[in-house]
Amino acid sequence: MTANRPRPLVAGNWKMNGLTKGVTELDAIATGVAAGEAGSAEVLVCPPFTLVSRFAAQAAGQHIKIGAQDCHAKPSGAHTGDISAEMLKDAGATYVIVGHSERRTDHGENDATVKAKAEAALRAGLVAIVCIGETRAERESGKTLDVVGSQLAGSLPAEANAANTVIAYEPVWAIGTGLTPTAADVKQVHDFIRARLAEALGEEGNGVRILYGGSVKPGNAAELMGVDNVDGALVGGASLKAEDFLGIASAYR
Ligand SMILES: O=C(CO)COP(=O)(O)O
Repeated sequence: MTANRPRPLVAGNWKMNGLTKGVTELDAIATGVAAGEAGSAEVLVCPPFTLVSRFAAQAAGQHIKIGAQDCHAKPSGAHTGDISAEMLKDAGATYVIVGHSERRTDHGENDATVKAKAEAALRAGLVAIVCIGETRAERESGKTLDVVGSQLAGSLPAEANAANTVIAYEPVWAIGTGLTPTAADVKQVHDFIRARLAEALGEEGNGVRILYGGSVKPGNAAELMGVDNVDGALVGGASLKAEDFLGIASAYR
């Protein structure tokens, strides 16, 4: 374990899942966190846009935070169907995920787009969770660190610091597949990201949280969260069920 580790963050990305009845699942998560099931970890739920405001109201006064899964780079304007970081802040969000591989693939987002969105998040007073990670082909051809390094350099907001920016390393091939890298592979990439953050941000880079994401489950969370420079998890499928999500967060109990 690294000395002076930042406070861990266990974040749930609900993706395009969740109806208003999801409030009961959120309550169950909040109850578990209040009972100490997440230990020292900060717990965040990122529902779809339609639930951000409702969840934020529901979570007020509880020990969980609410975030969103994307934002537009501009504060307002003629962008039909888009949501700005300022709107998310207004709805009660405190975090926003940017550059998830599903957005990079489904919506053609590149590093410049992601950086602009991360900077919009900071402008609005949100914490940006910037996602990076290699595809299976990139890993198999030995390009993992090159890809992760260039995505990080291209997506990191100019004003990044330990309080306003979180990095999520999500190997694309591990998302929703049940496959995970070995602990040694996770350590190699997280150590590399830490070194690059320290180069870019100096001492501040040591405090930026680096999450691992991709098939995190209650059964593998303790091992993955125990790796050096893994400061929490970004959880997809297993965050939809309070029991599983709390089972992951309990790695920090
Ligand atoms: O994409 C992810 C979180 O952003 C990970 O998804 P899964 O946990 O479902 O693999």
